[in-house]
Amino acid sequence: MNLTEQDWADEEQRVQEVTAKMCIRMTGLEDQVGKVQSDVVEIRKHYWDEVTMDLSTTEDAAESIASMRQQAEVLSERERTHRQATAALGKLKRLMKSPYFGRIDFMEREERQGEAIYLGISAFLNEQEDHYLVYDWRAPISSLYYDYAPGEVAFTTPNGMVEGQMLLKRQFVIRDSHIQLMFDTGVTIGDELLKQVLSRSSDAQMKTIVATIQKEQNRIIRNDKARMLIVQGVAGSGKTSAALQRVAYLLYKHRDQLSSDQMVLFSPNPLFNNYVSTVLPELGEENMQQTTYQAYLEHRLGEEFDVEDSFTQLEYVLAQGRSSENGERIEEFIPHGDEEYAYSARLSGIHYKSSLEFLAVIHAYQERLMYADMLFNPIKFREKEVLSAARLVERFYSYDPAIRLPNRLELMRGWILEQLELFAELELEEAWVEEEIELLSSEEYHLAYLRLRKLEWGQGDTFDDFDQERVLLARDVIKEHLKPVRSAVKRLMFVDLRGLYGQLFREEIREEETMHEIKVGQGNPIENQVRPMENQWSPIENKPPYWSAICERTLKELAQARLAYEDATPFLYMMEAVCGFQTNGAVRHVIIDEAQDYSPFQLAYLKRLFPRCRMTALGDLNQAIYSHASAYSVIDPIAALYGPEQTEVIRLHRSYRSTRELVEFTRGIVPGGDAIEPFTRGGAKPRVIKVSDRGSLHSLLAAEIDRLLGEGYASIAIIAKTASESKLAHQALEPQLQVPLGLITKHSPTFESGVLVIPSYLAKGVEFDAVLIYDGSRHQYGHENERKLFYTACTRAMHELCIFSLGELTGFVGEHLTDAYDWV
Ligand SMILES: Nc1ncnc2c1ncn2[C@@H]1O[C@H](COP(=O)(O)OP(=O)(O)OP(=O)(O)O)[C@@H](O)[C@H]1O
Repeated sequence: MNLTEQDWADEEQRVQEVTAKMCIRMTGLEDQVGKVQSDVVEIRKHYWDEVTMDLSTTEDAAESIASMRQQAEVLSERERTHRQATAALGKLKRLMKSPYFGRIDFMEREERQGEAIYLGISAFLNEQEDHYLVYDWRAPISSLYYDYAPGEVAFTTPNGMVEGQMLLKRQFVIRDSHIQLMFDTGVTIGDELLKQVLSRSSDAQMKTIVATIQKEQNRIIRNDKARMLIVQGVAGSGKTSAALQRVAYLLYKHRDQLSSDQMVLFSPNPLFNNYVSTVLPELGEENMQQTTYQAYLEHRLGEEFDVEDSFTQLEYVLAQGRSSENGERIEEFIPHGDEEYAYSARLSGIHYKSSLEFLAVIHAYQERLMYADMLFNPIKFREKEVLSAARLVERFYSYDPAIRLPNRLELMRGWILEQLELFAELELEEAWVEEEIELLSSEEYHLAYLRLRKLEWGQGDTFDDFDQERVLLARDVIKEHLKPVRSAVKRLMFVDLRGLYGQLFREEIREEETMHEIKVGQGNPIENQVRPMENQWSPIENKPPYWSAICERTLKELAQARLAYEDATPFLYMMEAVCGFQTNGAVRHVIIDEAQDYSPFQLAYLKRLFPRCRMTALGDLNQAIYSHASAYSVIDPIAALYGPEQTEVIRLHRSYRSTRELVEFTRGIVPGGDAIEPFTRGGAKPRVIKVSDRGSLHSLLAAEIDRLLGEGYASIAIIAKTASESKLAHQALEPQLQVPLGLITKHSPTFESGVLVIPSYLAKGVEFDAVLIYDGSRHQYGHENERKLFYTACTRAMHELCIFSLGELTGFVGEHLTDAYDWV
């Protein structure tokens, strides 16, 4: 459809008019904000002047309280108005930059005239507030823009379906109150505009996509039914983008019931958290809570353990035996002897401990502990054993076996605290107490005196009597010293969790111990029966390969207060199964990005942690880089969480990030890649540069970086496989470049545009104008388990990809791809 000059003139005039109205509204809002702010300051300043305080009589006191309350209400009303006006002003300022991006002319069935609906990032009403000059992109009618081409259309409102005709669909790019681009579009949301948007340079922060949301993405954004929404989308298909706009949509749609702090995003790494953190504020919404699974593990277990992170685990799996400590290459990976055995055992352990089979073992173990095998730490005080572990076990199994483990521990806690009271009385005469009393400084003495006065006041005891005073002081001293013990008991630290987890890995699970007699019932000895346990119980029936080595390693790590990444979630789960599950009922929506990287065990844990929430899981099987990745489909373990009735799967096949040439190349790296559709944005073919030594590698890399900078690319990433290889590349390249070279590590909280070196797994989820694969040789990417890592690295490129290969090129770039890249 051709736009006439008149169309341009009309639209330009409308932009001017709307912007002028926005300016007037903004001035009004600025005045209001200023005025309310000074009100608030004034009220705070004279707060007490306005309150009449008189406590002489009960009535006066009540009146004073009422007066205080009234004053507080006035203040909080003004503060609320200030907050609202500031937020409205912020939204308007953002809107003014680009008042709208789309127009649809909609004529409702039975009507004779269409109405022009203009869409922007938030709504804007006329002066009388009876007509929308701009509709919010999330309003029900706005969905027409994303779902239909001109013709018969329908949309859903809270009152039902509305049908009609779309007469026109128009797109705009407006900057500084002027239309820069304008198209009338047909079937899809103007490929032209999308092409323009995608051709931009990448940024250190993700962008909103509201102006160009695609139909299939809109299904994700507006899906409101599924308890579990799974998005299985290829690299660059807009999973993360759609999920973030979805958050904005849900916050808008359920604004009366849902707030941003009730939504949590689990990101693959802290860098990614930062990368996406600007999207929601750009849309005028507050950010949801953002975390990583690792941060959660640290929060729960970090005090007691050195918890290995997923990247360290991955580095072990990737780098084992293939490069030396300093990242230098060892020519051939020849696994040998013990090392190879330990490596295979670790892999077997990772698989097993990530599986639902192991989860079932922990459930069985939980049942088992109801009757036997519970372990406790003895309660000790100053080298004395107050309660032995055996005594605790005895007590634990003296409760009714029907009582659940956490409830029994509650009872135990009370009982132990009582025992500590008794113990404290026995300590009164101990010499150390006497010494402590003598050592009390006059200040401490005085404090103790005050404490005791307060405590014993009214109970007849006084400080007058010397003996009495000594007893009271002794009690006080003991109480103070027992504080840490009591606090540990309150936190259930008497449960030997390490021992309990370790017990799962003790092969010779103590036949003689499992034969111990269990008393059922308590109190009346006649009721006490003796029930022998079956004596062959073993926690793990189907032992995975390398079981002995797995056990040995696990126990060794536990003894050193270390938890391997694969052990962290099972340990946490077991801990909660014993001590009580922690749940977070406040969170209503959880978004899991890179869901393929979560083990079935971890997903089950998350479901348990957030019992009331809905979930959105975003994943791409081709980017499953961890060794625990399910061999079948990313969907299987996730779909199993809530079952088919509550689960909906949406697949995205089209990749928007990279040019057509890059997608045609990268899709050939993974099996089934044919299904990946490129978007119609053209560019250069990927280039492969083979080098024979590291010196040439670095000088050619430096030359390539210079070329790319010369082309105007703002973000260039050299993607190395591991952290050590990144370090090596950084050291060698930095002196050769004219520009600063960043090095990203797992501790980097953010990254800036520019040139940087980054390990492959940290590049997950982010993108760069140009990607240079540091060494894409067969040596580095040779094992089948490295294919997806290589694919993930290559798919980070938006406009250019160049693979350097130190020696023979990786076999993942097969012969079928010969035409898809240029040899240099
Ligand atoms: N509808 C759209 N309009 C404009 N840009 C889009 C659209 N969809 C996706 N993009 C762009 O494509 C790129 C990839 O999007 P995103 O990171 O959300 O994809 P992803 O599926 O999460 O990728 P990956 O799994 O590879 O990390 C981003 O630059 C994003 O802005």
